[in-house]
Amino acid sequence: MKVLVSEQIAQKGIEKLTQEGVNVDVKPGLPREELLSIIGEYDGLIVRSNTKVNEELYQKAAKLKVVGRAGNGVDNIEMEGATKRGIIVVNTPESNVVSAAELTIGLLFATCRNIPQLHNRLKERLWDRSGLKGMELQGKTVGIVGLGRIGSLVATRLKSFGMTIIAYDPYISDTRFQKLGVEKKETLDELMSQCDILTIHTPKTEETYGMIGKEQFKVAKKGLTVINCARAGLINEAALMEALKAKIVKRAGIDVLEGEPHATSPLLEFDNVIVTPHAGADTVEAQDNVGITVAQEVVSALRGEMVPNAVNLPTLPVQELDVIQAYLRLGEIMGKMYYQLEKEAVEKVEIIYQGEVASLETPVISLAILKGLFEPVLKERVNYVNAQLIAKNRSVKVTESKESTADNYLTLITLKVMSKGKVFTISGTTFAKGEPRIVEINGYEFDVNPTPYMLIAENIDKPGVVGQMGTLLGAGKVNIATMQLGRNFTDQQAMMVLAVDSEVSRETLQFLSGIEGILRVRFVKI
Ligand SMILES: NC(=O)c1ccc[n+]([C@@H]2O[C@H](COP(=O)([O-])OP(=O)(O)OC[C@H]3O[C@@H](n4cnc5c(N)ncnc54)[C@H](O)[C@@H]3O)[C@@H](O)[C@H]2O)c1
Ligand SMILES: O=C(O)CC[C@@H](O)C(=O)O
Repeated sequence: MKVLVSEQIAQKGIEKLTQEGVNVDVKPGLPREELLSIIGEYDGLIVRSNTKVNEELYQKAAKLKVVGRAGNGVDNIEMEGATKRGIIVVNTPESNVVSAAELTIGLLFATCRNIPQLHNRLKERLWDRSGLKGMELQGKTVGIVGLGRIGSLVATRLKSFGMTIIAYDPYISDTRFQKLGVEKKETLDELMSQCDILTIHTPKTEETYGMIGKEQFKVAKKGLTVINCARAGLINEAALMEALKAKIVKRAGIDVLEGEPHATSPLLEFDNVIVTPHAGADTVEAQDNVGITVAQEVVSALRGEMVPNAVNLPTLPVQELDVIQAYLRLGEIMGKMYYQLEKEAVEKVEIIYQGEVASLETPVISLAILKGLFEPVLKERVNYVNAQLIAKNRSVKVTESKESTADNYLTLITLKVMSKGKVFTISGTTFAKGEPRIVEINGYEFDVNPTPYMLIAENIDKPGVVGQMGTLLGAGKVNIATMQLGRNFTDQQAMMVLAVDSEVSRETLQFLSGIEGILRVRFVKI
């Protein structure tokens, strides 16, 4: 596993990668051309907010399997290009939120009390407070746009200063507003017209980019204080400068600049604008958290394990991870068996979740099933990220259904694969400690603990067939570990599932197929 770290992350993160056996190259500040010329060697890339991970880079990154964003916002990473190539994008959304919220409040204090300006005067040996009278926070109204992780941390902290907190976030429930003691505003204009201090905490998306512009400043209270510790461009910089000149905005605290990193923004010309170089997450604590978390996630992704913070995958609650891992393994095994047993192109996949499993995040288990299904036949990389897209591109219809109980089992997954009018079914459950069990294939019932090498044979249910299988496998030097038999008394047929200790040669398979009474025999590798 070879990973390139293209921006500075905490040493603890690098150590974690090395301990996990990763070959790490740390090259912060690498010129773009050099990055593009070497990225082809790497399985993983770890970035912060400066490296643009885009089509240009993907085209040169033939081996890339994971992009780790050491931080929260992923607006520097083109998601579509990653997803279509099966590249997992992971981030560390929780690791630096406290630091970002604290810098927001720091900027708020610094702007409202002119701390940097007063400091600079004294450093110039001037005892002079003139023209720099501050504003108390108590009794003022702060307007928060985006009441997510950071927005709500800012809200709860500012309440202790005796401020009224109002917020605009149409995607947050009324209950959450009530819980936080924040007054909900139905429109942005309503919020703009009521707040003394505006702070924005939305992600940068097509919808939010430029959401605070000329029109919003028109309805703002005169003398507004503006804080942006989220992303450049959420507040249109040109409109902000106009509003500063028109004294609609009295002061601003800005951590993020359009076109960053650079130190040439026209905003730097304003004495009443305090700027920091995207330092929201720059604390020892946040960087240690971020570094260790991203390292762990990148390693997990490279090992093909499920990663809780994968951005281009369904979200997976960390609390469910242990339980769901067992189902992911089961689902992948079930999927993998189809093309090794049947040779028909898949037209439709039906997945039925019954019992306990139905209450979990099943979409991710469905991805594991699809991953397993396509892996044996596709040369291209199949993983959790692109499995659904591959199904879509191959016109495979996927449906999922849930039932709260399962006959005879506490928890059961059934996969039905439809092809040319035929239906293949396989069902599985998990036992104590999450052990996977295959309990049904095409109507034959078993209790099979899936092993790396298995022989699955259908035969006429008559004496002698099983014995001959054993003899021929012995002759082929294949040791049988366990054997299970599923019987269909109506058709006088049976299915044998043998766990074997090694691969079975084509020759031995041909001998087995020739046994009288054997209808079909397949070697399955898990
Ligand atoms: N300055 C820094 O160093 C730093 C550090 C960490 C995070 N960030 C940035 O802070 C921002 C917030 O991060 P977070 O972890 O709180 O994100 P989050 O996803 O937890 O919260 C974002 C909130 O914005 C809301 N939202 C989305 N679109 C909206 C719209 N059109 N109008 C109003 N609300 C909208 C969402 O509903 C959500 O509640 C992100 O832009 C992130 O990149 C900056
Ligand atoms: O310090 C960084 O890398 C950026 C931090 C922050 O903007 C984030 O999105 O996590």
